[in-house]
Amino acid sequence: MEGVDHLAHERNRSQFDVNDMKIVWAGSREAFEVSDRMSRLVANDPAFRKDNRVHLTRKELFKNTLRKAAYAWKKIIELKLSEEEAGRLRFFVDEPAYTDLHWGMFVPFLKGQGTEEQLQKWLPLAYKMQIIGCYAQTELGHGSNVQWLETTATFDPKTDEFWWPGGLGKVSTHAVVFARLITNGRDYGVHGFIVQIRSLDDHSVLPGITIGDIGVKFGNGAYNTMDNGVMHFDHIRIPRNQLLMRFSQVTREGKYVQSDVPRQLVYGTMVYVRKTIVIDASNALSRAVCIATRYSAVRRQFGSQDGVETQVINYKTQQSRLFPLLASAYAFRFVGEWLQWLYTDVTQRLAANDFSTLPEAHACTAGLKSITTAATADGIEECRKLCGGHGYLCSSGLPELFAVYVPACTYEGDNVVLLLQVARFLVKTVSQLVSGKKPVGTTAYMGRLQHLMESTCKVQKAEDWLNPSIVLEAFEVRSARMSVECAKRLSQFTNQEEGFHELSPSLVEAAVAHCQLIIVAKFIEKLQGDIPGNGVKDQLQKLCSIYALFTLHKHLGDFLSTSTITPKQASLADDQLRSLYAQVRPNAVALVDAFNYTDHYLGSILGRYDGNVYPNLYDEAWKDPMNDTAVPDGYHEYIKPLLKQQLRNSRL
Ligand SMILES: CCCCCCCC/C=C\CCCCC/C=C/C(=O)SCCNC(=O)CCNC(=O)[C@H](O)C(C)(C)COP(=O)(O)OP(=O)(O)OC[C@H]1O[C@@H](n2cnc3c(N)ncnc32)[C@H](O)[C@@H]1OP(=O)(O)O
Ligand SMILES: Cc1cc2nc3c(=O)[nH]c(=O)nc-3n(C[C@H](O)[C@H](O)[C@H](O)COP(=O)(O)OP(=O)(O)OC[C@H]3O[C@@H](n4cnc5c(N)ncnc54)[C@H](O)[C@@H]3O)c2cc1C
Repeated sequence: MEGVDHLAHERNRSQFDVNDMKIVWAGSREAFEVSDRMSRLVANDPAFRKDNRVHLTRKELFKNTLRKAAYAWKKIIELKLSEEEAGRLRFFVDEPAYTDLHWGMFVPFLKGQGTEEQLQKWLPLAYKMQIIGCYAQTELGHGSNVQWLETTATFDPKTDEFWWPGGLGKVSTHAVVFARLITNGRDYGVHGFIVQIRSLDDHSVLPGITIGDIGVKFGNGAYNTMDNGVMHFDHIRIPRNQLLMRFSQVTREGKYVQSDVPRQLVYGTMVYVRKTIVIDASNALSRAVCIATRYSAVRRQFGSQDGVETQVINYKTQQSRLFPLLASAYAFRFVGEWLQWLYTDVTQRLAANDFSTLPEAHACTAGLKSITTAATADGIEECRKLCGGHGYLCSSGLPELFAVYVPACTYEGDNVVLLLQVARFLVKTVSQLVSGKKPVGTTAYMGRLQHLMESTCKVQKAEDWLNPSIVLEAFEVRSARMSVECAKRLSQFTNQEEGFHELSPSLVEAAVAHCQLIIVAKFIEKLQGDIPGNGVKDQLQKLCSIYALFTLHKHLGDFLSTSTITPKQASLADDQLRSLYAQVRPNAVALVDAFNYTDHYLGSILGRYDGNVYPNLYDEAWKDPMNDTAVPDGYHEYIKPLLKQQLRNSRL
C-alpha cells in the first residue's frame, strides 16, 4: 500500500484547476514559485527534520532550534537568498526561534523609529546578524497597559523587570527596550531604546543586567523552542543616541524635542506585527484544515453499504464543522492580503506627513488580529476533534500546532483589549456623524446610517442568500445597529469612561460584528476582481457564501435582536448553507491541496498527501522510545511487587 494515493479518487472528482487555485492562494505566480521552492528545499534537507521534537527535553529542544537557525542562516548566505526567499525558508522550517523576533520585530522597529544616522549604524549589523535583537516591552506587572510601563530612562534610573520577550532569555545581544523617558524632571511617556545586553565577545550578560529564561510554557515542545526571557536592569547607562530619535529627540543639553507627528507612532511595530499575524492566521488554520479534510476523506465509520463504511467527511455534521473552517482559511487569506495593502498605504502616507488613516490602520490591525487568531485557535482545536482519537496523538500534528498557535490570542495585544480599541474607534465614528464628519475606509458604511437603520432584508428564498449585495447589507445593518445601540447607551452615562467600562461586553460584540463585516466585504471585493483559472472563481464564491452564512448562523442572536433579518430568513440561510456544503464536498480535498503544503511542513500522519494513514500510524507507534523494550523500565521496582502482592492477597 505504501506510495498509493488513497485520495486519488477525491482529487479526480474536483471541479476546478487546483494549480490555478494555488496561485490565488499564494497571492501571485511569483509568490507561489518562491514558496514552492523554499518549502521543498526545507522538506528535502534532513537537517530540518522535525518529527523527533516531542521526544526532546527542553534543553535539547532549544539547542536543536539554535542548530537549525544557524544552519538556515548558512543556507541563506550560501544560496544568496533574497529577503523574501529567506523569510519563506524560515517559515517552512516551522520552529519558533529568536530569529522571528530579530527579523520580525527588532529590524522593523529600527527601520520605523531610527534616524538616518541610527539606521546606518545599526541596520548593517542587524542584517548581517552581527548583533541579534529582541523586543523588550512587556514587564512583569504591565503588558497591555503600555502607557503605564514602569521602566524609566532618566539620568537617575531605578530598577525594573521585563518579562516575556522572545529571544531574550539566552540568545539576543541587543534589545529594543521600552521605557518612559524622563528628562529635566519631566515624564515624556514611553519611548524605544536600543540596549546592548550581552557581550559580543563571549556572550556573557553585561554588568548591571540579569537575564534568564522564564520557564516552560504550554504544550510539549511547541513554543518551548523559544527563549522567552526575564531581564532585570540595575542602574544601566546607555548613550543618549540609543534613544530611537526619528520622531522625538533629546538634545545634548537634555531638552526634549517632539516632531510634529502623533505620539502613537512609537507603537508602529505593533501595527506591523499585528498585520503579519492576520496573514499567519490563514497559514495556521489552513494547515489544520488540510489535515482534518484529508483524514476525514480517508476515515470511514458506520453506514456500511456494499461492505464499505461511510467516509466521515460525508456526514453532514462533519461538513458543518469542517467546511466553515475551510472557508475561514480562505477568508483570512484575502483579508490578510488587503491588510497588507492598507499597511503599505498608511506607511506611504506617513512618509508624506499624512496621518489621517492611522486610526483606521490601528483599528483594522487590532480588530482583525483579534478575531482571526481567536477563530484560528478554536478552529485548530475543532480540527483535532474532527480527527477523533487519532487527532490527540502528537503524530497528527494538531496538538503541537494548537500549543504553538494559541498564544497568538495574547501576544501582540490581548484579543479583548484590542477589540476594546476597535469599539472606541466605532463609538467615536458614530458620535462624529452628528457633527457631519463623513466616515471613510472600513467605516464608510456608517455614512448611510439612516438607510441602514431603516432597511429590511430582501431575502425571500434560500438562493437570495447567494446575492453578495444582500449579504453585505445584512452585515452592515447588524454592525451599524449594534454600534449605534452602544453609542446610545453610552450617552446615558455622565462619566463616559465609567459607561465604557460598564458596557464593555456589548462594545466588544459590536467590535466583532464590525470586523466580521470587514472580512465578508473584502472576500466579496476579491471576487469582484479578475480571478483566472478553470472553476476557481466558482469555488471561491461558494466559500465566500459559506463564510458569511456560517458567521450569520453563529451570531444569529445579533442578527435577530437587531431585527436585521427575520427567523424565517435565518432558516433560509441555513437551507442555503446546507446546499453549499454539498456543493463543496467533491472539491474539499482539492481545495486543501491548493495550499501546496509539503508533508514535512504539515508534520502530520493524518494529513499525508497520499492518505496512507494507517500503516504509517502503526509504524510511528513502534518508533516511540516507550517501545524500545517490551518490559518497561520500572517493572522490577513498581509493577512486579504490586502483582506479587495481589497474588498473595488472592491466595489468603
Ligand atoms: C515577531 C513576529 C514576526 C512575524 C509574525 C509572523 C507570524 C507570527 C508567528 C510567530 C511570531 C510570534 C511573535 C510573538 C512576539 C510577541 C511580541 C509581543 O507581544 S510584543 C508586546 C506587545 N504588546 C502589546 O501589544 C500591548 C498591547 N497594548 C497596546 O497596544 C496599547 O497600549 C493599547 C491597549 C492599544 C493602548 O491603550 P490605551 O487606551 O492606553 O491607549 P493610549 O496609549 O492612551 O492611546 C490612545 C490613542 O492612541 C491610539 N492608539 C493606540 N495604539 C495605537 C497604535 N498602535 N497605532 C495608532 N494608534 C494607536 C488609540 O486608538 C487612542 O486613539 P484616540 O482614541 O485617542 O483617537
Ligand atoms: C508566547 C508569548 C510571547 C511573547 N513575546 C513577547 C515579546 O517578544 N516581547 C514582549 O514585550 N512581550 C511579549 N509577550 C507579552 C505579551 O505581549 C503580553 O502578554 C500581552 O500583551 C498581554 O499582556 P498581559 O500579559 O499584561 O495581559 P493582561 O493585560 O494582564 O491580561 C490579563 C486579562 O485581563 C484582561 N484585561 C486587561 N486589561 C483589560 C481592560 N482594559 N479591559 C478589559 N479586560 C482587560 C485581558 O483581556 C486578559 O483576560 C509575549 C507573550 C506570549 C504569551
